[in-house]
Amino acid sequence: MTTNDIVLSINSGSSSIKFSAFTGPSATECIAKGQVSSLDSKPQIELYFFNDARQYGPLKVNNCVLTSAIEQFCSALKLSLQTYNHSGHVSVVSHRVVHGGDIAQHRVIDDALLCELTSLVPLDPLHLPSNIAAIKIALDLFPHARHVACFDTVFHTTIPLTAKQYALPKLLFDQGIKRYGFHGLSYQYVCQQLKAHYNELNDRKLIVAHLGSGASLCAIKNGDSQYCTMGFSVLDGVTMGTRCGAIDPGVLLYLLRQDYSALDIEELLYRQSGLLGLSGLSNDMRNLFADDSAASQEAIAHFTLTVVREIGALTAMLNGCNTLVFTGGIGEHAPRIRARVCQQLSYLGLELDDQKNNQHCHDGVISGIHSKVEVWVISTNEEKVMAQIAQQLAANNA
Ligand SMILES: Nc1ncnc2c1ncn2[C@@H]1O[C@H](COP(=O)(O)OP(=O)(O)O)[C@@H](O)[C@H]1O
Ligand SMILES: CC(=O)OP(=O)(O)O
Ligand SMILES: [Mg+2]
Repeated sequence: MTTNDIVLSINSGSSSIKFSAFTGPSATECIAKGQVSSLDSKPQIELYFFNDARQYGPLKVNNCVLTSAIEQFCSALKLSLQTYNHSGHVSVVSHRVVHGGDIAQHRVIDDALLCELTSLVPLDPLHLPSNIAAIKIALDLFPHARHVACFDTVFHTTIPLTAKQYALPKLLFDQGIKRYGFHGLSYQYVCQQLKAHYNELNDRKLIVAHLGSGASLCAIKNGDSQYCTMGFSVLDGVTMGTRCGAIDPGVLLYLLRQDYSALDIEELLYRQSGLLGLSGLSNDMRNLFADDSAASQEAIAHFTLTVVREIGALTAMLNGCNTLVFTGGIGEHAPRIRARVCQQLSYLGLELDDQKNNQHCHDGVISGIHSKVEVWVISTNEEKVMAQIAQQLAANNA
């Protein structure tokens, strides 16, 4: 890979598609960024190239949203490279794949891996179909590039066995029914940022709250995941945009007896629950803030309660917490949620600096100087971690 070659990262999440293009010897120089948000309603596309002004507007959907988004980003990237006489071309494409099952390493994509991913779709019917579709679209667009799969689950391979197991017969564990954990690329990025600040993470009892459309929290010791609130699937843990979070499995058995089919339950738990289900209005926290109805306010309260509950559980597992990080769309942009969560954590000696919390616009500490827990906001950058991983893997497999 020459320094002009480009690594393109594609992150298709549940409510957004994010792109970034990087150059440089370690693929750390970002030359373009794009995001398509509100995928389920009116998709909006935002693009930034080099020093150009931001381009923003409705996504022009020709066939499918995903194809249109990838094509529009790539053709705008090409145009921008020409405008700036940049001679680079996309030589590596890095894909976020949310569920990797037992795959323990990020991998170069070949036909065998694509088959394996297809067999994993029942483990994550929300993300994997679009993750796989994005890979196929990019393979067509960049047939000569190396394509790499970066898994959310790989970061969590360090979770100890006791925390990985469910209290089910062991045979089921052997069949893959276990805690995998997700948002690992985001947790890896946060750890990298903290490491740059603290030099090492040895004495950190770290809890990271990735609060986006999908939301999870992770307990981390010495840079290693100890527990993630998402488990076998992306449904577990806290209340999410459209997902239920932790729920008594008895509810599912009851619904099955009420003639709900497996597909009805899948639709209910992945797409109709969470903030959307509780509010009856929206899965987007911004819309709930703007709505005074009791149902919307109750949805916000439920979200906050479950985050507080999980921080308590993770603190107990780590035997304390001295560093708490908020990240993800809500974690980064909703000071009101951070304040409401932190209010409930005074038992930890945590004190928020209200001014810093409200004014925050860059990565930094938002706790007061006497706080026993250092509270950070870090804007996650899964695409950057993906580019680094892919560039390294592509170089090793050249
Ligand atoms: N300014 C804001 N205030 C409150 N919530 C926000 C704000 N900006 C974004 N969000 C929330 O963040 C969510 C998207 O988070 P993000 O991490 O980008 O999602 P994804 O899971 O698709 O990666 C939105 O659905 C919205 O609820
Ligand atoms: C794991 C997961 O839920 O991812 P996202 O938040 O991007 O949907
Ligand atoms: Mg995301």
